[in-house]
Amino acid sequence: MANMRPPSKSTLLKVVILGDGGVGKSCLMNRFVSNRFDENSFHTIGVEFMNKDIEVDGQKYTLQIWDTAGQERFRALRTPFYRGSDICLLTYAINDRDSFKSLIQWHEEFLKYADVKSDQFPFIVVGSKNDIEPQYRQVSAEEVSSWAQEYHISSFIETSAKTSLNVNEAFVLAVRQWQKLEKATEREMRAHGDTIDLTRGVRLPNQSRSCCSSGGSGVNSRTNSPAHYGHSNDMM
Ligand SMILES: Nc1nc2c(ncn2[C@@H]2O[C@H](COP(=O)(O)OP(=O)(O)OP(=O)(O)O)[C@@H](O)[C@H]2O)c(=O)[nH]1
Repeated sequence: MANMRPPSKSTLLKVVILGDGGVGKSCLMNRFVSNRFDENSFHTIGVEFMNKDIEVDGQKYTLQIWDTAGQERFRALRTPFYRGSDICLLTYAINDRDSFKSLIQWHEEFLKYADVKSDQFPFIVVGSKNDIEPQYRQVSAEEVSSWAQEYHISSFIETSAKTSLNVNEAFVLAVRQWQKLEKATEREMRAHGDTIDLTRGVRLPNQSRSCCSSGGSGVNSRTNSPAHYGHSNDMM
């Protein structure tokens, strides 16, 4: 379990960014990882990922960020990558009402292909392009907050990859949301007596000697899927 690790060890979290084509997913990832912004960013084909090390509340994390293609024609190319995710950013652009309406489909698509339960998974709603002039805004923060509440999503933030506003904060918020759910899962396991204390000997029936064994690593703690690794970029 992540918070039982020694503080010096980094926890790998797979973060998937979803949302309609053009809402700014690639720009969000590139601003966060490389502190760059591209006015002429091209559509993503399939998926791309980048790693970034961050520290949240004294704990080190390697975020493996998966930027997916939002265009419908790439659906079959992106959905196989949802499994094993730890966090999902549902992204819309505040000047594009249709992209907000699409969040329902993105939420459903993720739940289906990642095979996770809605109320037990850290979703973050991200409203991108917060730098646009107020007259071009098509979605109010209040409206999104109530939509998120309806879908039991407690984290919502508006960002701008162009100005950097709230970009780091969005990923920190995501990690905190993950921590919260992880702690709840841990408490539940304790309550059900599912935790094995590996520091103590385990006496099995018909066994006169006690023995210990330790679990393997390199798997996703939430879904037990294999972890993937990519190149690292720590320019923040
Ligand atoms: N004003 C403004 N424009 C942005 C921002 N983020 C992205 N854009 C612009 O929006 C366009 C699309 O950005 P992308 O990051 O490629 O969008 P995407 O969601 O990755 O698109 P797909 O790869 O097709 O799914 C580009 O022209 C960006 O320059 C932002 O924060 N503010």
